[in-house]
Amino acid sequence: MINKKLPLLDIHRHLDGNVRAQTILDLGRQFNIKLPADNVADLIPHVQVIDPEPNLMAFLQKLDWGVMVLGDYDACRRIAIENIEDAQAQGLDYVELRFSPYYMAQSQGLHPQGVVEAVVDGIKSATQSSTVKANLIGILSRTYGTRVCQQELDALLAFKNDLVAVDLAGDEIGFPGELFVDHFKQVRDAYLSATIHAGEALGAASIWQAINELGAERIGHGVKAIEDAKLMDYLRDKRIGIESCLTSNVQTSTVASLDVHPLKRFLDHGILACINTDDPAVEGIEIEHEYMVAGPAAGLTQADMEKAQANALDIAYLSDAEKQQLKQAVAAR
Ligand SMILES: O=c1[nH]cnc2c1ncn2[C@@H]1O[C@H](CO)[C@@H](O)[C@H]1O
Ligand SMILES: [Zn+2]
Repeated sequence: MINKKLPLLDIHRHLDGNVRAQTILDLGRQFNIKLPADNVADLIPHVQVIDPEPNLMAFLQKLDWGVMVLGDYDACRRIAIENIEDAQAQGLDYVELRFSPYYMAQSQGLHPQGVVEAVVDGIKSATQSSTVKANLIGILSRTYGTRVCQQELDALLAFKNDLVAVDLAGDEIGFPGELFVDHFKQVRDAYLSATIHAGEALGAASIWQAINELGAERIGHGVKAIEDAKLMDYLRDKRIGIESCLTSNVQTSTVASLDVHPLKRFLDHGILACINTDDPAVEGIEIEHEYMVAGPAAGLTQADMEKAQANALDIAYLSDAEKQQLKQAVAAR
């Protein structure tokens, strides 16, 4: 269960993996984009994972309709705003929303920098009338290769003051972290943090690479860390957080089932691991489901889940003062 006395955070949540089915229909109509269905019920199987997919790349295809309908910058702004509305409806106190401007731009020929501007603007205006606090993480979609990722990085760095970190997501096997060393040097030179999707489709070596060569001080998924005892100690000792996403890991077939998910063992080992959604609309889940259903199914006790909730605040990209404020706001409610 969620402990309402502690701040509720989701710090691994893809804004562009969380487009409402109704919004996909609306935007499809607005921009005359032919969709595979004309009502929500029939669209769901195309935009949501129903049964586990055979692998990560099959899972990621389910995100495609959500960006295919982004016909102009206002559409990007709209999905950013709706992400804040959804977070508020879920009782989240703080979210780190991540997005890939090239992925959002490519299908309708938008400019990645315009997409960043629209998302930043949408988040700023939506948080003004909301109790949810939000920060943005820029994503380099590795699936498009190093050159596109450089363009994507340029677009993100033009708005670096509106971001807290940069992430590397997409096809971990086809485009391993070794290809992106120069990109993440630029990220560090811009004084931005790095969180990297690693150890999801590849093994523990990919997590070491993310830490040692890309400067990751948080890891997305990191499931395969469990295979390397030295890495487990290193993550704990260096306080490198793991952003776990339970349901996502089943739906991508990264783990066979929740009862073998390593999150419980991460927590027992003293690693700063936490519970997050990943792509809520695509997965057909929300943060509450992860605490109420997925957590217990992964063997987490109530104390484990409270630890995970506290860990999220610990590793969030917030200053100590901001963390304190968040705690006080929750205590006062
Ligand atoms: O679970 C995941 N693992 C790896 N990459 C992901 C996952 N979910 C989404 N994306 C990737 O993130 C970008 C959009 O934000 C896209 O590149 C999408 O493929
Ligand atoms: Zn992710």
